[in-house]
Amino acid sequence: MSLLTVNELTKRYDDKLAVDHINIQFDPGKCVALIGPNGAGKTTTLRMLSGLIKPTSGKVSFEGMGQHDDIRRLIGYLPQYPIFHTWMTGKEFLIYVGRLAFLSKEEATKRTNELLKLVGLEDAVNKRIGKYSGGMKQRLGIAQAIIHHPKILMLDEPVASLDPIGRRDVLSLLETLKQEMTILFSTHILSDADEVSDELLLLHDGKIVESGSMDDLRQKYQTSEIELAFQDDPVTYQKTLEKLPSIGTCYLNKNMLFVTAENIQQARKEILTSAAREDWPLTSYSIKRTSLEDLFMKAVNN
Ligand SMILES: Nc1ncnc2c1ncn2[C@@H]1O[C@H](COP(=O)(O)OP(=O)(O)OP(=O)(O)O)[C@@H](O)[C@H]1O
Repeated sequence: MSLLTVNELTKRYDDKLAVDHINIQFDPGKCVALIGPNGAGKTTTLRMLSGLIKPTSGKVSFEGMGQHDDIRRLIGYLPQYPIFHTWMTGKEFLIYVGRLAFLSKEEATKRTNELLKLVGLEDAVNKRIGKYSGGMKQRLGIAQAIIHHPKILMLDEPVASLDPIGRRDVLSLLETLKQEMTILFSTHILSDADEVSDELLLLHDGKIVESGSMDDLRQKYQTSEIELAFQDDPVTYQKTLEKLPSIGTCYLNKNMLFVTAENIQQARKEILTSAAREDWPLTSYSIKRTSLEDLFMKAVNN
């Protein structure tokens, strides 16, 4: 049974179809990345899933929840631009949020201490939030989002505005949290999604154009090319390469030869065997794989 099921979810703003009949199932314990360029519909999707805005049509159902139950107790949400009371300390802020989530004073204090440790802010408990770095604020934001032990944590572009250190800290924190809860986060940075997520949902113009693990996507869209440079004229070797059984195409570009093949390992073997046997004056040999960005473009244009 899926933890969360989304059926034909749609949001229209006047004449703009921001989210267009999407269907998703989230299994417990997964970390899912919602990927898409600006305006793809990521924020709108997350806001509908977390109950912050109403869909135009379609349905979001949570395992074991009735139609009139308040789903917000199952969800922790970190918006793209979280707002903090910057004059509070991290500890004061979390206790305040805990009280808003109906925890008793003792529970809120206990949970705050646990969370400050979990998100690595124990040394900054008494520092005002206004003095926190971007990465510290984001980690505090994650702590406030999970103060009530939600089953699903949803984060909107959690690392987009961070410097490399802040980004690293937040991605490592997500790695830790995914042991305990289901995570859905949006991003337009494919390498971040690749790093921490188990599954990807590719959103484009409000539609899910592809889904699966990064390995699934690589298998489906990634192609490899072997790039060869020679001391002398590469055309001399092109004919031999074209005759090798596993080579698909072989073309010349900027005085280098580019070879495509379905089975790149076999092609490599055949090329290097010919090169050794015929003593080719090879100056470089490398395998180039489709970048993550190209992979996304291929999926979108599929
Ligand atoms: N309140 C609104 N009123 C009208 N149009 C909106 C509203 N919110 C979003 N949109 C439009 O809906 C589309 C999807 O927006 P959304 O913010 O969900 O995309 P996104 O993928 O989160 O983009 P970004 O990465 O830029 O935040 C965009 O074309 C946006 O202009």
